Amino acid sequence: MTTKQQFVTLNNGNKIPAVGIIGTGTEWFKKQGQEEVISPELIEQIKYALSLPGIILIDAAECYNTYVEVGKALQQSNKSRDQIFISDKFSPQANDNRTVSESFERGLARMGVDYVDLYLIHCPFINREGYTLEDAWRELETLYESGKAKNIGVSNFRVSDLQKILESGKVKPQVNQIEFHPFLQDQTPGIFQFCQQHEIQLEAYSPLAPLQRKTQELQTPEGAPFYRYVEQLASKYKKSEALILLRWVTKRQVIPVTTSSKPERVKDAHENLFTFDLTDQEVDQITSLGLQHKPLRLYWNEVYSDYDSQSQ
Ligand SMILES: NC(=O)C1=CN([C@@H]2O[C@H](COP(=O)(O)OP(=O)(O)OC[C@H]3O[C@@H](n4cnc5c(N)ncnc54)[C@H](OP(=O)(O)O)[C@@H]3O)[C@@H](O)[C@H]2O)C=CC1
Repeated sequence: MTTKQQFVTLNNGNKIPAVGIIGTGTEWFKKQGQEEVISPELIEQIKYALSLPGIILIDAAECYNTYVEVGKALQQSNKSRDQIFISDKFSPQANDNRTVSESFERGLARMGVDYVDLYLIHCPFINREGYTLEDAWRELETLYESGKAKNIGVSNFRVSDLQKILESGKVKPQVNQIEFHPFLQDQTPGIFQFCQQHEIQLEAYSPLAPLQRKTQELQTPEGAPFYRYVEQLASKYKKSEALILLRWVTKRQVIPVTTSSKPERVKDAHENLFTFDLTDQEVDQITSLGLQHKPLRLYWNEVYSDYDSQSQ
């Protein structure tokens, strides 16, 4: 069977794969200082993803400390660079005070590449005296203009953060990567609608959060109808529950960024996501059953949990 790969067109006309199958954070994340403790499992997993046909999106970040694994996998893979979509992120909270361009160049060197396909500011919280979000964005624009970052964007940005750079910047962000799944449909107030209105492509990290918490949530009165419905759709389409959730994300016009330590799950997300479709009514039903569940926020709780009551 041939893979049915799909792409999304960004606001600058460039294309991006409609699903990212190999995130190198979360379960692969290493603490600062452990960068040199190499994970052979992650190298194998990235190599496996790169052995699949089509263009493979790898999601990396400065603070994951996994550049070395990405670099080794790229080195050992036969896939040509134009068949690999590398996304990287500048971490404004890293306590080493690197400038955007120092972080960017370090990432390139560690991964052994001379450009990235997408470069993001990981979060809007910059803890540096006299250095603003607008300053950081200007540096990303310079990378974009130089061609070393083919697309630029942000992550975990609120509407107010985006407004700042829309007002001051020359280049509109191509992407905002946020936590998005049926149990967290607006990471911060109004962000979903704002990005869609301004043609800023949303990427969803933790798209499988409801599955990650299934054991705990399945028995709850608000969780049970949701999980039963997803199981019913999985059985109707003969697909995994994960694919039902990822397909829901794509039907909301968002690009899911997933990961797994199991090769068969990476392959499933890559090869089978677009071999079936959910009806509009099924998409709406997942949306509405998800909204009946209390907000589930896996990341950035310390800064965003105050928004929980507006996130669903
Ligand atoms: N910008 C940001 O602030 C953030 C960005 N990210 C990025 O997003 C990526 C993905 O985030 P993550 O939360 O891991 O994404 P997911 O929601 O896709 O969760 C992945 C988890 O789901 C499990 N899983 C994968 N496939 C299946 C399946 N078919 N059935 C059941 N369980 C499955 C995996 O377990 P198993 O290994 O057992 O398959 C893994 O533990 C990160 O690696 C990172 O690159 C993540 C968090 C924050």
